[in-house]
Amino acid sequence: MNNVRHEEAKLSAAHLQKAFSHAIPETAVILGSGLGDFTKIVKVLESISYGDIPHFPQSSVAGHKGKLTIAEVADGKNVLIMEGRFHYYEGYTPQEVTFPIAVFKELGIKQLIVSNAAGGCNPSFTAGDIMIIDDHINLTGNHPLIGKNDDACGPRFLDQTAPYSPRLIALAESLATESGVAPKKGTYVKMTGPTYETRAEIKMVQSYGADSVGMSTVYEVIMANYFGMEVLGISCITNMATGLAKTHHNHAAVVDVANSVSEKFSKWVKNIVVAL
Ligand SMILES: O=P(O)(O)O[C@H]1O[C@H](CO)[C@@H](O)[C@H]1O
Ligand code: HPA
Repeated sequence: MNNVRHEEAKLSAAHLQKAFSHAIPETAVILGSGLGDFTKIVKVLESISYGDIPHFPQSSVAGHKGKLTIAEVADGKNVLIMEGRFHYYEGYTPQEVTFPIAVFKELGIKQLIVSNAAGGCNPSFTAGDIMIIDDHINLTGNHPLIGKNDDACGPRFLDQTAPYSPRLIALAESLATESGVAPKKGTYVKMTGPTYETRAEIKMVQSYGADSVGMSTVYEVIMANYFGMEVLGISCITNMATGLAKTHHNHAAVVDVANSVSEKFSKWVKNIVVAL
């Protein structure tokens, strides 16, 4: 089996190009759990439900709305927003999780901003912090590029020296203060979920150098790298990770904290998109 569902991605992209009345922007944003309020500070122009896009998976997680939206961030500057993502633990294969990225490639997306809710493993972090992802660890034992490689899509052996664009990181940092954020920077580790981690697992990933931990993002980033997109990654630290947290975890609390940082996160992301 091919690692990229290229023909289906082309069909989905062709459908979207016809269904949207606005031109598809060159920048896309994926909103993580509880970060959906980004659409409140931009001018939403039009949306299409995932259910109406051929071959698209469906969101099943609370805090993930399940639609693709074009919105205006400034005069003449639009952005494509994925309101909700797909996770490996939902039962999707890594190829299904990253199918939207293959569609983005067909739509001509050049820059991808990915966001997530994550646990903080770095003891200097606190819940409510925002972290620029500058590297990642894929601890899932699976990979979206497994399968027969189509050299026309991307290389068989993809370099991962800088999965997150140094240019976009510098841009995000330069706009932080005026946007009201003081971002940390660090390494995100992707576990499969759906369980939150044990204390021992967090000790292990800390020893690997993880600063934040979650159940998403990395497959999307690998696929975007494969297609040559520039990637910016942002974690909202919604809780300290297991063993560092004083309380037990639950998804409603994750979404609540993400909602509470959503305003400053959104302002920052908007400023970044405008500056691109
Ligand atoms: O990574 P996002 O989609 O933001 O969601 C995070 O929040 C959920 C757990 O509360 C998991 O899905 C985890 O990955
Ligand atoms: N672990 C994994 N995923 C998460 C967490 C966490 O502590 N918080 C939000 N998403």
